[in-house]
Amino acid sequence: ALGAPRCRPLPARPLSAAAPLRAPLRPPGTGGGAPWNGAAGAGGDEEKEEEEEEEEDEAALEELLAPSPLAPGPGAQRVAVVHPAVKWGPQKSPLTTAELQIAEAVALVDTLQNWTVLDKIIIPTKNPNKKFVFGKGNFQVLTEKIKKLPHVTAVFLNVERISSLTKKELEGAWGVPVFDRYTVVLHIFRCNARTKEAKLQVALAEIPLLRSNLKNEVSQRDQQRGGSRYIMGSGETFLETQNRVLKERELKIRNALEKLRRKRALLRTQRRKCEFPMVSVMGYTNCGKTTLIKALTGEAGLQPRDQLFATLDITAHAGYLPSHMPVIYVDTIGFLTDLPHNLVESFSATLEEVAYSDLIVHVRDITHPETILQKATVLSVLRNLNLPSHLLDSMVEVHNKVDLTERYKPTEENALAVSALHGHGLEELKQEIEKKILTATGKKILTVNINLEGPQLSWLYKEATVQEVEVMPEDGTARVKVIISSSAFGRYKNLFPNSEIFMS
Ligand SMILES: Nc1nc2c(ncn2[C@@H]2O[C@H](COP(=O)(O)OP(=O)(O)OP(=O)(O)O)[C@@H](O)[C@H]2O)c(=O)[nH]1
Ligand SMILES: [Mg+2]
Repeated sequence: ALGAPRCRPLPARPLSAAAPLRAPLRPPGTGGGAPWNGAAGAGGDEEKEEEEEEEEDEAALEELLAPSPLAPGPGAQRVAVVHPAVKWGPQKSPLTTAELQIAEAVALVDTLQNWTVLDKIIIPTKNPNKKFVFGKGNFQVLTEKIKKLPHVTAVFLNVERISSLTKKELEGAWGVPVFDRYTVVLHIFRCNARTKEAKLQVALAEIPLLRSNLKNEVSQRDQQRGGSRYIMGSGETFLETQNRVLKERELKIRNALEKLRRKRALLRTQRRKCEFPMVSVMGYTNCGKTTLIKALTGEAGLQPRDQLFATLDITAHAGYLPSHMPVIYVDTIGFLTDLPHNLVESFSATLEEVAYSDLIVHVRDITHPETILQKATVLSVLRNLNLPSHLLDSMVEVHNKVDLTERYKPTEENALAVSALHGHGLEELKQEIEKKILTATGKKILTVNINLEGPQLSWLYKEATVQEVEVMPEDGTARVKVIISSSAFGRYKNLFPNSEIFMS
């Protein structure tokens, strides 16, 4: 018989505390049985108060989440993708080629509904980050090319950020809006943000853009009006007023995010009490994180998509390891090379959850031509998250999509080859996860012989996670399989020195 785990599972919410947790939580092998449907409500007045408070928050949020003035319209965009390629010198990226970089830029555009790529143009430059991205001659060639494109509606210049001044000049020369990587990625985030938290983070990431637009607008006004810069009677310049409005907005967003974060911290504490080990699944965008979690948990509701940044919210999903130990898999936002800093900053809050996990699984798409650069990107972001070092040391590396290559064998030690889509290699992966989880949490799996008349069984139910109870009717004893912490194990041995113990 399978002993029911002692703790109730997570409340039916993802870590972002908004969308539903879609896990069909049921121990494997129990057949029908009632689904574990989350913690019972606390009930009564508290709930009412909470509801009222939530309504108030809702109203404040609505204002912050009004449609953004920065969002490109919902209509079709016909985009010229321009990649300034550094041919030599210290700015040249050692790990990638211009072709692969422009391919990623094209993939970003393709992710957006109604956006199509008209042409991709690689133009040499010495340093794409200087004020005028291109040399004079190249710029002319480029302008002619763009102007010849039929019905082009926008240019995507594949650099991290362009200054608003450069943007204005380029737009003047080309007659269409010019987007940088920041704008395009932000727009993908905007389109994919489902929960309040993700939407707020997008709004926060928009602030620097609004600020630089503002500077531009002000310099334009000054030129037009020849200097009368004060708003009547206030003693405040237009720039000062607008800056203040922006600052207030930023503060409101940060406060709202903080509130959501506190809620999440509460969920985390509840989860800690239940001692469900937590596994964070991380990796480059589109490497198959969501697909892997779907395969590990059997959760049908998860939606992997062939899209960059399909997952923006961190969500939790319950699964079981080979010894029936329940674990929580955490799906996270994917990484991207040169992901603009501000964007990382606004989304890194969701990643703070990772610091509380017991294990990180790093998923890699080993069929991607840039899989090595992608790994470097992921590791460097992880290093910057200030995670506890044991998490980085114990990381499990998964080589995904092996179904697409023939007889794949990882060259890295400790890497596991899987196909999340076809379910290959998942048992080995679960075993590895279990091994590492036991080490990380200091838990052991043991079988103990107990006398059914004694207090051991109820003690174990209270202090450990009982996995299986096999009753021996002939002598009134039972073999009990438990997952137990080292400290609880020590106490058990002191309390019941004569109990027979088998290590698994
Ligand atoms: N052939 C193959 N395709 C896979 C495998 N795993 C995932 N994919 C595909 O890769 C694409 C991306 O999968 P997701 O699971 O959405 O990837 P993700 O890492 O969650 O992506 P983001 O949330 O956008 O960062 C989907 O089209 C999947 O079907 C695999 O093992 N083999
Ligand atoms: Mg995903």
